[in-house]
Amino acid sequence: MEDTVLVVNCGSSSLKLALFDGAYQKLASAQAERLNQNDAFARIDGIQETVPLSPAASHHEALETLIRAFRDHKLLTSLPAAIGHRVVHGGETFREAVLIDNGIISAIEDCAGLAPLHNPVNLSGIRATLALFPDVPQTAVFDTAFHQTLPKRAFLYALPDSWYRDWGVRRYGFHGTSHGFMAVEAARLLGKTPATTSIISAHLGNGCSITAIRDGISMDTSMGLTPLEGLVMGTRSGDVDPGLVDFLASKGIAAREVHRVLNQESGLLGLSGQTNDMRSLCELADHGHEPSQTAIEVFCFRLARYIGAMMASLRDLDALVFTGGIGENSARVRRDTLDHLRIMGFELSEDLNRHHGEISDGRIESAGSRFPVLVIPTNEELVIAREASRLAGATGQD
Ligand SMILES: Nc1ncnc2c1ncn2[C@@H]1O[C@H](COP(=O)(O)OP(=O)(O)O)[C@@H](O)[C@H]1O
Ligand SMILES: CC(=O)OP(=O)(O)O
Ligand SMILES: [Mg+2]
Repeated sequence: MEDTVLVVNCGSSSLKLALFDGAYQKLASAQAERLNQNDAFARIDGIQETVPLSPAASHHEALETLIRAFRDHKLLTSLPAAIGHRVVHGGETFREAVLIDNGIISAIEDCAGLAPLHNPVNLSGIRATLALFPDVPQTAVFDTAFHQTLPKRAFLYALPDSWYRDWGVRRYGFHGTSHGFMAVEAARLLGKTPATTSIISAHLGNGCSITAIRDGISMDTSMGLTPLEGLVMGTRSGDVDPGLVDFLASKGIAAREVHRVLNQESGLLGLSGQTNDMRSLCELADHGHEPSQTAIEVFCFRLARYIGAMMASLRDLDALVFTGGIGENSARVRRDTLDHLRIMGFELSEDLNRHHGEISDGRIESAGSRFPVLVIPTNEELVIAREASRLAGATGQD
């Protein structure tokens, strides 16, 4: 097992690991969830029993435990040739992936104030693998990098200019690894090249964002200074009136608490009062649970508005692309969203929308639709693996 690449994706309360061979075939993957909570657990895909973690296990502990479990199950039998980390916020410092050294670690620390939920856990993943594999080259791949091409009109807020100049208050955008992958994959599916392909890419997972990509370049995106702005998400509100903070202060709720609720108790979870999981919400709605139905409606309507807004950044549109757990799997969300956009000429084939995996190459629009509509599985881990191995010069295959 030579030239393997290990990919580490530390989320705010989760950790995902993937191991690829030199031809970028996935050899193994694993997840730890509910980290730093009393019911933390981990599992390796394809293996029945869970991997035991101590209660309130940290990212560091989960990573060590999963690497040990990979070794015990003979999934990792030699040192990886390269390690790639997802890092959420690279500020204006990082326009592309970089090999990690001490200087890079302090630059990522400098960006942590902009992403307090994400960068510190990304760094703990980096520190854990540096301790476990001190001689293996490690690469940081930034969610923000793909969006560093945003024009000023898209990245500036209408705020005092000094807030941008002194503190970096601007829109950065996230999920860039996934949106960039969509630009390449959509072009391939359409028989074009990325540099001449313009798409709207809707990444709908636990976090959700949408990006206008003109001729392969990110021109506008829904997330902002932090991954809270824009679409309705699993537990995040997306756009709200900033006047909310002062209004709630008058009710005795501190800004920090508002921030916590907007990030952790809002979105689909807040609206439904039940769950942040779209699949469960659809089942609840099917059984007549009205708040769940409402949550789906607000989610789809906000998404439709943003698809319309993204048109302003494009000269033409080669395809609208759905990806992420919801985008790839929920025919209902795709249908309900595009029902709002008939005026723009989007029209789905009911059959293709429901059965695209079996009967089409990912195209789900009807014959009369003005624009192609695609469903493309995202693969952030694969992109990170390729970048890590390219920068490490490990496989020489990219
Ligand atoms: N068949 C399905 N129908 C509706 N939603 C689904 C389906 N499968 C997965 N999802 C939803 O996808 C979301 C998770 O997306 P995913 O991209 O896996 O998340 P993450 O951002 O954590 O990687 C959850 O809301 C989940 O319910
Ligand atoms: C940036 C972001 O929202 O990431 P995730 O979807 O992993 O929460
Ligand atoms: Mg995801």
